[in-house]
Amino acid sequence: MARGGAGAEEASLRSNALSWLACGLLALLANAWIILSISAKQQKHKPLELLLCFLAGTHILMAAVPLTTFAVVQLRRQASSDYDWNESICKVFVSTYYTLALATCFTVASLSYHRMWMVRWPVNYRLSNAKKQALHAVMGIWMVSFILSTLPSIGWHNNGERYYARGCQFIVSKIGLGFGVCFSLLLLGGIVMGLVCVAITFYQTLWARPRRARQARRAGGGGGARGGGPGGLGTRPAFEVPAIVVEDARGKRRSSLDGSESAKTSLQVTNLVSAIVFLYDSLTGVPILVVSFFSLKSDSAPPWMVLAVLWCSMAQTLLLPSFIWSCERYRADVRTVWEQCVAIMSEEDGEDDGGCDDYADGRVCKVRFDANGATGPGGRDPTQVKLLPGRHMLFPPLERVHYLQLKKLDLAAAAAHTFFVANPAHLQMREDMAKYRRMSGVRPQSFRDLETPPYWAAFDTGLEHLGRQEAGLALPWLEEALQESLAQVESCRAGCKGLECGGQGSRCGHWTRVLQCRQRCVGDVATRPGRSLPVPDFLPTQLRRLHEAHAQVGNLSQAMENVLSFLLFYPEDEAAKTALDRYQAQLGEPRPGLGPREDIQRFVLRSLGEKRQLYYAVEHLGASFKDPDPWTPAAFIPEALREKLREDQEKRPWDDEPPQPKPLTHWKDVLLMEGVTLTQDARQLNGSERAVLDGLLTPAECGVLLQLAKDAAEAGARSGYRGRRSPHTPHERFEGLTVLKAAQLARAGAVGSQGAQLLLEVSERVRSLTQAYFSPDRPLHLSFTHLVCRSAIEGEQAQRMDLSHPVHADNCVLDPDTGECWREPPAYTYRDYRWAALQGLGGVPGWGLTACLLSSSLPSGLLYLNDDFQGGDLFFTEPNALTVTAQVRPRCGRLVAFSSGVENPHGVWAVTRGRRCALALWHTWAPEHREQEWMEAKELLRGPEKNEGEDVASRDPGPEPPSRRLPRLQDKAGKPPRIREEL
Ligand SMILES: O=C(O)CCC(=O)C(=O)O
Ligand SMILES: [Fe+2]
Repeated sequence: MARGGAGAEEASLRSNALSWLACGLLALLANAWIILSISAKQQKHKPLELLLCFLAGTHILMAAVPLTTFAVVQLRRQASSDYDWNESICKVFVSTYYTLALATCFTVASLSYHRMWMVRWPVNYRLSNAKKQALHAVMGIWMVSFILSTLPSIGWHNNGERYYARGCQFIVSKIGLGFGVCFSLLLLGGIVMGLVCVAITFYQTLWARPRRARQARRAGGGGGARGGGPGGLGTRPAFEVPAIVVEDARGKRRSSLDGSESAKTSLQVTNLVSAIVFLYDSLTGVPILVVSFFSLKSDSAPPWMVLAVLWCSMAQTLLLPSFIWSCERYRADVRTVWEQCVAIMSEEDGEDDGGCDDYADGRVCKVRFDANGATGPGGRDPTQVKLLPGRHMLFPPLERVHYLQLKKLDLAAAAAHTFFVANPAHLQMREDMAKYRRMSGVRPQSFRDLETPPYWAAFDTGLEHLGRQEAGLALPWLEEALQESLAQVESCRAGCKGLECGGQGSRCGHWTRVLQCRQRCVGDVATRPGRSLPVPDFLPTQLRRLHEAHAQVGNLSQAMENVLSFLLFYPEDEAAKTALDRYQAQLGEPRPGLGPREDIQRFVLRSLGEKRQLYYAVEHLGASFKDPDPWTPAAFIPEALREKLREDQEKRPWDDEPPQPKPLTHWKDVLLMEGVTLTQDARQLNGSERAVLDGLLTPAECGVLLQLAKDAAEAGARSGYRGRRSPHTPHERFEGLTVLKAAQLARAGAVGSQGAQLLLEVSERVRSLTQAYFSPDRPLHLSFTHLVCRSAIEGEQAQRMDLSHPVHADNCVLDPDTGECWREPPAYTYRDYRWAALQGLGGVPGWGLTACLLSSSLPSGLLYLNDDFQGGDLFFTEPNALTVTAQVRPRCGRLVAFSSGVENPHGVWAVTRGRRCALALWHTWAPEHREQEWMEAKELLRGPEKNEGEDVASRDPGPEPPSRRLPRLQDKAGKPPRIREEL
């Protein structure tokens, strides 16, 4: 704009300056707000959010530097006729303006490119570390834009008269033909690329994907014969891809991406990106391109061009925030944004999110796929959701990520532990916790359960001390646990008052409901967070423990007080009576005033009063009452109800095992009975506490279990639970099935109930055998049962170097460097190290068994179902995790049982072809920790609603308690029900 040229337009240019300043300030604030909103709303910036933030940042710079410079210069020129552009100000203006104009254009293009990529090739997108690529793209964009835009300023180009020689003539034709052409071509390229990508994205979202989904439905629907499929296909995630976590060899998380995107989110984001592209094209890209073209053509730059270009840029910076704001996903309120600001101020940088290939020193990097896979309303198995309450399923992992980002490792570990306790089958969490353990800054105490109410924590700590024979230390904890449990019961009972008077409307009906509610309180308090069944006999158990602890420290009168309290629940308990007699004899004189605890006396009396009323209502008023307590005296129960109640109580899962374990069969008897052969003992396996036993399953039984795994995987595929890549290796697919899940699927008709029942039965078979072999005088309980199939992914096996399952110990965290194995989380049965000792407590006959053997490890069992695959042998190593000491080839019915400590590190060679299925079983000595899911599954399978046509259940009853004989499934050919194949 030559000074003095085109007077009127020049004046209008100046009169616009004030508006530019005002708009510039507004744009600056709006864009800054948007960046904060995005950061506050998104736990973690994904590539798209990163690009949006960069775009807003570019706009801030545009408003703050070139536009403001231009407006200020114009205003100063207005104020003083002596003032004019000078060379350096003009150069700064031109280079920043063009750098930012090009950066905006490229960022918009890359935004649309990323969206297209994500929609068109979602899995590839997740695997490609798109965030890193977005960062690289932004860096490249800035570099190219900056270099191109500063070249004219350093004199690379001289088109006769320099653009800053008279005023500051920044329209491309005045800068130079070469620059003008380059700039216009780049702009054009950016515009075209943006439009093409948006077109492909829309095509994919609105046309191609729905069509593919329709085809898939048609192909898989098959007339709905299998039924039970999840409804609401419309809510299925738009992309079902597994969540992917990338870690380096030391377990440091390098990046993680959530897998799926719901259809709603997907459409929202696509709309936003295309709106941004169109906004940019119509307001900036195309107008500037047109102006540049005409200015080049006519080799002139009248002030209207300047006006047009500057206003276009200003409008763009102003409108982008409003577009982003209109997208619910990124709209945050003032409070959230403020909190984000505070977090940014107070915290250091977030987690390092670079990719693995930053490692020049050859450290390996591992890509892991979340075993839970896709999230989203339609993507999760409904039975799973039912099983795991929302808070367990969702919050701890999210919190964990949040804490990780804030570098609050202690809390992150606690959140992970909380989640793991509630979801012990979650393999990713199991692994994550192993990583946490190795991180500096995470202490063993960090692994605490954030959801455990204090009385559970006190109870657990008390038991832990008891287990270490520290009765004195245990006492305050156990006492606190009991008092707190009683207080919880009280507060629960108080809540029953407010029950609504509905239903029958009569006062009596209402009172019955209040009483029923009060009676349920003990059960509620006795239910651990995340569990659905209460710990049976919670209060009597606590009294027993207290009594044991007092007895150990020689506190006879208090021991007696607690025995007497226990006897209020079970007046006929022989062991308690014996203990009482003994204490009385030891104390000599009968002590006046020595009786049961007052709190327990009050509790029992009140409870009995309520029971009496409730049973009266049941008998005479037709009310219903399911007595939660096994200790209710028979005299309280109307005769007519006794038989039924007895049956009901027999049905209770915890009554499936006899309360006083009978002397257990020696393993040799078990072998004879079951037709099982000991194929290799510890000596033959070059180690200690290892054994290979054959003949646990008939081929027919293996077939049923394999079918179960297959059906479950298929059923899961329909409801979002399908074979994911293994948590241990990206070259295998992994399907895991717990007993409860199998039972739920069987109930839903998705798998045969025969398979689910057999799974229960077989796990029990393994338990009794393992107990007989490793623990003949100490009852062993199942703590976790998992049917796991690993399938080689075709085309990914060549030159494969990794293992199917890395070397590990089941019940402690192996440190190959020192050969030590830490008995700490996240080993599945870690609790047993705390509880192992409890079996030997008390010294009261019948109340405890043998001396505590803290040093011994619980046995694990692996029961194999097939051998028609390549690779996949189990191997044992030295504690160094390197020297292989024994190797076992899986086959149908083969059980490998071994103690789970440092003496038995083991792993699985890569499965390079086919599918390998096995039942993995972990055990516990603590009845409190026996697998509740197992009992729930048994209940479920026993439930009244049997599927039609499933008469197998009646032929093949559910698993029996360990002492009873188990029926074996026959081969079709009617062969004897056992196999005795040699190795
Ligand atoms: O499947 C196998 O052979 C071993 C599995 C195993 O060691 C485990 O799950 O802990
Ligand atoms: Fe294992």
